[in-house]
Amino acid sequence: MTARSPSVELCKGNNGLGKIVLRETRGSSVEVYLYGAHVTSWKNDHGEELLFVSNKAIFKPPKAIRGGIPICFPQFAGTGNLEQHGFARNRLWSIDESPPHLAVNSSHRTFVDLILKPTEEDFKIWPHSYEFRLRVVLTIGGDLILISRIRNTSTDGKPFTFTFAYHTYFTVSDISEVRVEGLETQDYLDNLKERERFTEQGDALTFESEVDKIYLNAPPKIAIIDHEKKRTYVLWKEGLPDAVVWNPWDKKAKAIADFGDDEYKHMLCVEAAAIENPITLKPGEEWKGLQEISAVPSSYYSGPLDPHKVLHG
Ligand SMILES: O=P(O)(O)OC[C@H]1O[C@H](O)[C@H](O)[C@@H](O)[C@@H]1O
Repeated sequence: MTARSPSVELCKGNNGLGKIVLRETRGSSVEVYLYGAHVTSWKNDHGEELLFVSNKAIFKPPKAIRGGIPICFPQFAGTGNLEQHGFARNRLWSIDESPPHLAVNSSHRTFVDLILKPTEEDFKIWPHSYEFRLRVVLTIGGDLILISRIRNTSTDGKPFTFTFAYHTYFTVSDISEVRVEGLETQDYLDNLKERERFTEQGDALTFESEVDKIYLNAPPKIAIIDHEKKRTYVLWKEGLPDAVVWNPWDKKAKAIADFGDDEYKHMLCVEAAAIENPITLKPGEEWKGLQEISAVPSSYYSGPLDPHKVLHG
């Protein structure tokens, strides 16, 4: 096997849109579009794709790319005056050549820094001065880390408030074989029931119909276990108290133009988010929100011990 060196390359993606490809020595890779600072691919050492992107995804402004990891900012979903999920996912970001210092681990050597600042047009719909910096890191072990730093740069003394989500589409072999651990007994708002508040039952989540829930103050670690593939995704979050779980199922899937009718079977969105308590930044203040995802063979998952599994395998 030839030894590869880690690399960061700017190239052209679909429809000529700028795309950055990160590659690590053991073979893993990540692709991120400047359009939306949107991660569209995350592959493990064997070249297997771990994120879902729809076959019908449109890589053309102003539509956000369907799949991967759209960034919802400054508004999650339709809860404010802005367009659904805010505008960060359909703006053209730039490469940040001189990002402010960020403490890094030595395994974080392959990364790119992107930046979004408001244009005059943006200012008309959201009149706030900010710098949104996103670092996309591919670790030596193949983990994908997203670190957002959002700063209020206004000079008029005005604070601003936002909600946020890393709208992560994981690829799964069969949604009916998937289990999510870490959200049992948590409170959630059900988007399918006008955001009424409920408490999740005690078992790991499984899927047999449409799901659109915002788990409040969810634990920092959530596991998505794909039994058929014998793969576990582990999501770790910091600065992002909530977690959204979404699968449109068959009826909603048919209503989404850039999503295949049967594709709901092969994806699940689990999203580190800050929704229930919006974040407020005064001028000069900065907020940081991190999501790290890794994919491991299911037998390696070292989550909290489940007594049932210990006893019954
Ligand atoms: O179609 P989009 O605007 O990308 O939104 C897709 C989905 O995102 C989130 O998960 C929301 O909770 C859902 O209500 C929404 O349908």
